[in-house]
Amino acid sequence: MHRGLFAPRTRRQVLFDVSAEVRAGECLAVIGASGSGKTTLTRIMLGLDTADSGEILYRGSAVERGSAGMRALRAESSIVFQDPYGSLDPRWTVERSVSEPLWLRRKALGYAFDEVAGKTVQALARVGLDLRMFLNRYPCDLSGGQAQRVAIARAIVNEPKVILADEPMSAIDVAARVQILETLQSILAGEGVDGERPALIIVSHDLGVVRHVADRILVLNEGRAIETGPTERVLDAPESDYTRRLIEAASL
Ligand SMILES: Nc1ncnc2c1ncn2[C@@H]1O[C@H](COP(=O)(O)OP(=O)(O)OP(=O)(O)O)[C@@H](O)[C@H]1O
Repeated sequence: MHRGLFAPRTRRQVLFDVSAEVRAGECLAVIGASGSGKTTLTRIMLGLDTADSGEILYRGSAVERGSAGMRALRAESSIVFQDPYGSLDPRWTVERSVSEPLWLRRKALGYAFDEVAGKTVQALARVGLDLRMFLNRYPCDLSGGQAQRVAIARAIVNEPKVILADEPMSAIDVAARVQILETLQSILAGEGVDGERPALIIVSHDLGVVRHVADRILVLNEGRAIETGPTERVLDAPESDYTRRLIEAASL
């Protein structure tokens, strides 16, 4: 997806010539110690931050300010954040939170009112939430796991082609993590726009989660790509000492 990226936001370089790509229907996990540049890299990949140099390509088009590639990526991508309560407006019901991305694009996409309602219900069903119980609840009436599933429903309601999940489970209790994991797996398996499965980029410290959901892993250390490869190869036979230490630390 992009090549030779350098850091945004500060004068201190935080990424050094990192290349990464993710394909439709695939899950790429970005792992590395705290501060290694995972969030910075993935935000650049989604066009949310700008790199000082390098190139981002989305479906072959350059993602630059004001470009068609940037517009397409913005319209066709979404994010799931670590803190579900922080990403849901506490004054809004579940129905309003999940349907809002549809209302924002209703005219552009030509949705009728009942289509918005139908897609909202569909998104909630895809994350396994019982509509009758949840449509009219507020975030404060939800458990952490339920709130994260609502946030995921909101992220998938427009059938994005690229989803970034940045530590989607670290604020969720262990019991509810399985549900979130299953939700992410079903999103990857399900068909999105034009029958094409979405690409998922996940940032996670939890290598158990990574093993279950990711097809490939990119390991970052101090802004450098240490290694990249299929999930099982990287986790079971890491090439670098850094990755080996990361795996050992995760299993403590
Ligand atoms: N807004 C900012 N201003 C200054 N420095 C920043 C900013 N955001 C990130 N950094 C720095 O960039 C580096 C990479 O940060 P980043 O958040 O991408 O790492 P990370 O691997 O996602 O870390 P974590 O796992 O702790 O979330 C860090 O050294 C961080 O201090």
